[in-house]
Amino acid sequence: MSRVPYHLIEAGRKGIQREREREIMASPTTEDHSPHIGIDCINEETQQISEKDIVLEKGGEKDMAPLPGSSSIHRSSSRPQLDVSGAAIQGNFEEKDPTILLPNQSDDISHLALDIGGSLIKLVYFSRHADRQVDDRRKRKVKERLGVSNGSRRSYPILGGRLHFVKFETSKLNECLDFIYSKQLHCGGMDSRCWPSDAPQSENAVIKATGGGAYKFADLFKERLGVSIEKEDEMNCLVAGANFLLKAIRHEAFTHMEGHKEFVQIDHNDLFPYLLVNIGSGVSMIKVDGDGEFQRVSGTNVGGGTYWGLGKLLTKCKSFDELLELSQRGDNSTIDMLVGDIYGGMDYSKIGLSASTIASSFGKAISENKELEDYNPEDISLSLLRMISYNIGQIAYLNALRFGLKRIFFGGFFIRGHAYTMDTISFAVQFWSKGDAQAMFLRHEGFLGALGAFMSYEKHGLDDLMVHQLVERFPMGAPYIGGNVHGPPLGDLNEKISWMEKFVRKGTEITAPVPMAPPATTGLGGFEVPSSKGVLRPDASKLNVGVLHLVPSLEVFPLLADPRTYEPNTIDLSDHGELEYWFTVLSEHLSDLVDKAVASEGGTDDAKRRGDAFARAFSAHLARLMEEPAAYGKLGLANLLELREECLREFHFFDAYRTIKQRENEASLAVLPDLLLELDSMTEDMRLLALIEGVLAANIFDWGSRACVDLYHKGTIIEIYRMSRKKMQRPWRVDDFDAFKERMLGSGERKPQPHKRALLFVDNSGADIVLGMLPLARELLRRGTEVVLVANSLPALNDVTAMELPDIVAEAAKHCDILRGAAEAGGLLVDAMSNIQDGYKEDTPSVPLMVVENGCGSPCIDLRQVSSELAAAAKDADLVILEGMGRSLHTNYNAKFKCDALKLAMVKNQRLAQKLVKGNIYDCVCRYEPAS
Ligand SMILES: CC(C)(COP(=O)(O)O)[C@@H](O)C(=O)NCCC(=O)O
Ligand SMILES: [Mn+2]
Repeated sequence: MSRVPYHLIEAGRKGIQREREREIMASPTTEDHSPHIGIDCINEETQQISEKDIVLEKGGEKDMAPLPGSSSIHRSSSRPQLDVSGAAIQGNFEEKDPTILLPNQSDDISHLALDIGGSLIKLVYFSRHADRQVDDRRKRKVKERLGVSNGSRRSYPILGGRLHFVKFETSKLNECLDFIYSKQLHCGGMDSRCWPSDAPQSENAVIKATGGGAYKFADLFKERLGVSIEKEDEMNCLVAGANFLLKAIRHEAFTHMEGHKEFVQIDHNDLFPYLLVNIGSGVSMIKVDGDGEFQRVSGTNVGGGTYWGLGKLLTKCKSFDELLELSQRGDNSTIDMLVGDIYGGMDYSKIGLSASTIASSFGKAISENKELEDYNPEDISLSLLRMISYNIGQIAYLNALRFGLKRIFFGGFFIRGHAYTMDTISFAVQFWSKGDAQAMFLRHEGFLGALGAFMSYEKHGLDDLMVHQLVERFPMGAPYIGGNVHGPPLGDLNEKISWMEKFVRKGTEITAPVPMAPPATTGLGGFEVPSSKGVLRPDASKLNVGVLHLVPSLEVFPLLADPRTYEPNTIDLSDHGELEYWFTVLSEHLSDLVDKAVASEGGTDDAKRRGDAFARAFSAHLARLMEEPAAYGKLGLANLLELREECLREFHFFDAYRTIKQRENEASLAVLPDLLLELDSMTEDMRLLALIEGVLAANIFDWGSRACVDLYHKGTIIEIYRMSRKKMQRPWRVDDFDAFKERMLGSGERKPQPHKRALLFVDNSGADIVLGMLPLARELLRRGTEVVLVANSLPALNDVTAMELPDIVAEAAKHCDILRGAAEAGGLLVDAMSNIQDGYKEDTPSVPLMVVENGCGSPCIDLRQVSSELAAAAKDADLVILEGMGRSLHTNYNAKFKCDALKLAMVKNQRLAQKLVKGNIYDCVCRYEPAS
């Protein structure tokens, strides 16, 4: 059973009572008498393939919530509860809010909030998975030495876990109840309105909910799930949800103009005031001045419900999405009266109206002798969509003007990520404000209310979460059809594989990459045709959001010169050519990777099945991103590479390159003693050069590079290493070695102070770490610099991990007293370290060699989200060395640090070499930048 660290809950329960009852000022406008205040009551019948099938797939009665009448649910036995037996404080008792290990805790603790609208039910739920953190000797030592505390954790616990976003049609409420029941989500909500406690569930179990359905269906929830609905005010929730998203999610808000999506970096200190426009069936416009400070200033009864209602009557469409789909093929000029119709085809340029501007929506119908049947449903739908979107955009702008607001955020499920709707609204805002105000959209557009309801649970600490503590992931196990990912992830491995196989059996192909439609331009005054045609997907109500992983221990790397302007990715994949290239590279790698992954799991039938499912799921995501690069937020190369690793883990391939790594480690360790002897025979100057050459040469062992993998067939590891070293002539393509040498060794009489502490971000296993980075570390140690090896927390390709490093260091230390002394001082070697070959024992304590994990499992690194260990180690560091293509070229090539920084890599890709350094494959980069 895995051990689950758990943080004191008690402190959290005793917080100050949160002020939640807020005044909503009624708008003085007549529109406000509308009962439709931004609530989803679009009576649509969209197909919710995902959720429906998840529940049905499971089939068995155990997953179904009891029907009315079948009184009690087996609440006490199957409910996840905290098992506090054997609980013990982990680590230092003096520490504030120490971690508590619950060795017998196995179940997830879940938490749920709902927004029950007229057409859709939105669920936000939290799951805290058993945190498989190992508290090994290395970690304990690092904690001791570096004083790693609870980082930025507050005085009450923020639990690590995941936030999931799911929606159901309100008409399928039973499926929603079954879903809640099958996941036991209702059992997390306890009677104290607080974060789930360890108290046994009472009859007063409560789920927070907002929206009209919270009133309408309260009895049904009580009857079917035995829980009470605690109603939360809808406006409160919308604002709380929007504020949380805008503060905590990095790429939440974006602009959408003429088919072009651009993420907007929101300065948290400059967020307020803004106008929040929530478009449900009706529309609410809320002026937001701060957390809990808002006023509903206006609204309109012409909203999503109007589009759907009128659309249904006029076109006989069966669902909202079908109506939206129709609009894609429409031409509204057949039914709208345009300026040109009135002015004989001319612009009315004096007042800035082009001939194509809509003068009167549906106006043509009055002068034509046509019946409803004579119009194309497509044209009607488009005309309606434009009428309503423009109108909302215009009213929103007028309200922004009224209150002097520059920023307008649009949310609500009316938008559905539909490009044309967003373009139309943006156009209206831009047109009327003459470019002064900007329309922005939210990725979690439909979940504002549900999130707000979730936030209203007291003291779970989530409202204080910061951007760097949230990691968004797009689970590869999500059911997908035709290459499109639908709905929430499937937790169970077998379920995931079945999904994949089911669609393969049905002959459903993974979609081939679809090039994006080139953005069309807009004439003055209006679009001729939808500029974003072709972007609408069959399932327009798709979820464009992933699961939010809450990792409270993540921190911003303290040595970044300016975290606000830091951008990890060097290559911008919003350039379509670039995306296409990397898409092809990753696709071509896939079969080889699957072979490795399957072999790493013994090549069994089960492994083959998983390998196949992995390949299909990953390809589907790639295809999706090709079609819509910003679908998962801002996309950089690092995200693509990480996606691949996450996808492997999703299908339980935890270390595909394990055997390769072991083999290369052994081969390299065997030649290490000779290398060390050779280095020790050199002068200081020569040795430093040889060491840097060694790092660059050994970086050739990269199983993520196609060219390199081809090379490995041509010789043994050591032969390739020697060949690579021989080719190391200076000047390298980027060559700051002389500047680095001067900082290290000085010039003439001047002998500089050694660095106090160096952080070495290491890359690959085998020669790279053993013959490259360890000898460099040894040199730094010899010169009196403390060395911290920073390695991956989880495997990625053939990268060495923090878990593997102590053994490698121990092996190397058998041949080297500097390494041995330092490793002992850093707590890396167990006292009983055996087999010391030269019998050397130093009396004076050495400078320490330590290992910390970086907090990620990718070949690249985003320094805005690193482990607390690494953040602590960085405090006294004055030198950062980043090694390898992933960490120093794909990411961080342009990163600026507060301390000296050295970036070392061999460029193992021709295109990158050309693009980044105007060079060729196998060129080397040695970029040194003194503290800025
Ligand atoms: C995945 C990698 C970043 C790993 O490189 P490393 O950091 O190990 O030097 C690199 O191998 C890569 O960019 N590969 C894809 C390109 C190719 O096959 O050429
Ligand atoms: Mn690597």
